[in-house]
Amino acid sequence: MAQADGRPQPGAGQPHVFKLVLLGSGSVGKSSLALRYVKNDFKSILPTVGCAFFTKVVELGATSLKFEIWDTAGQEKYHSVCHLYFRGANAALLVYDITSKDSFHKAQQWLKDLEREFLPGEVVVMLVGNKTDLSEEREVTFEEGKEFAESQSLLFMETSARLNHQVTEAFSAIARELLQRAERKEDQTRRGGARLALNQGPMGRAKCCAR
Ligand SMILES: Nc1nc2c(ncn2[C@@H]2O[C@H](COP(=O)(O)OP(=O)(O)OP(=O)(O)O)[C@@H](O)[C@H]2O)c(=O)[nH]1
Repeated sequence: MAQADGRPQPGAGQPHVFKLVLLGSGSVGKSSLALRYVKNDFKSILPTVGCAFFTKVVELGATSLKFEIWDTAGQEKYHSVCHLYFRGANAALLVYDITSKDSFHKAQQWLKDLEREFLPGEVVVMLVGNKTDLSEEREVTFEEGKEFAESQSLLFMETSARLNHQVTEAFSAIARELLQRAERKEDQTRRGGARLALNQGPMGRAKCCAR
C-alpha cells in the first residue's frame, strides 16, 4: 500500500515519512526555525545556498512520524530553482518576518507558486510570522497574518526562533494535521477494500463462476 505521495506505507513500528519544505524570502528565519526545531539551537547562520536538509522523528502519542525538512534559499537569485524542491512535499511552512511587510507580501506570492504545483488540499500549509521577540519593530499585526491565513485555509502561528517561542508547537500542529489526513486516507482505502471484498463475496463468485 502507498502513502499519499506514492511512498510505501510504513510497516508496524515504522514512522510515517513526510516531506516538509520551508519557504519564504531571505533572512526571515527559515534556517533558524529548522535549527531550533531539530537541534534546539540558535546561532548566526550564513544565507542558505540552494537547499539544506534536516530530519527529525516526532512521537505523537502512540504514533511516530519522520519529518524530512527541506530548507530552501530565500534570496531572490535562487527563486527560479526553488520549485524543484516542492516535488513530493506533504507540507510547507510559509515563513515571513513580522518586522517586514515586504516579506509578508512575498509569502503570499510563495503561496501562489505552491498553488501552481499542487492540487487544492494536497499539501498542509502553515503561515508562520517569525521574530516575535522584535515586537517593537513589528510591521505585520497578528490579526493581518491570521486573517490572511484564514482566508486561504492555512494553519497560522507566530514564532520566535531566537526565544524558542512556539517553534515546536508549529511543527507539531503540522504533524498532527498530516497524521489525521493519513489516517483518513487509510480509513477510506480500508473501506474501499471492504466494499470490493463484499462485491467479490459468494454471490458475486457464484455469478462469475456459473457455467
Ligand atoms: N531577533 C530574531 N532574529 C532571528 C530570528 N530568527 C532568525 N533570526 C535572524 O535573522 C537572520 C536570518 O536568519 P536565517 O535563519 O538565516 O534566515 P533564512 O530565512 O534562512 O535566510 P536565507 O537562508 O537567506 O533564506 C539571522 O541573523 C538570524 O539570526 C528570530 O526569531 N528573532
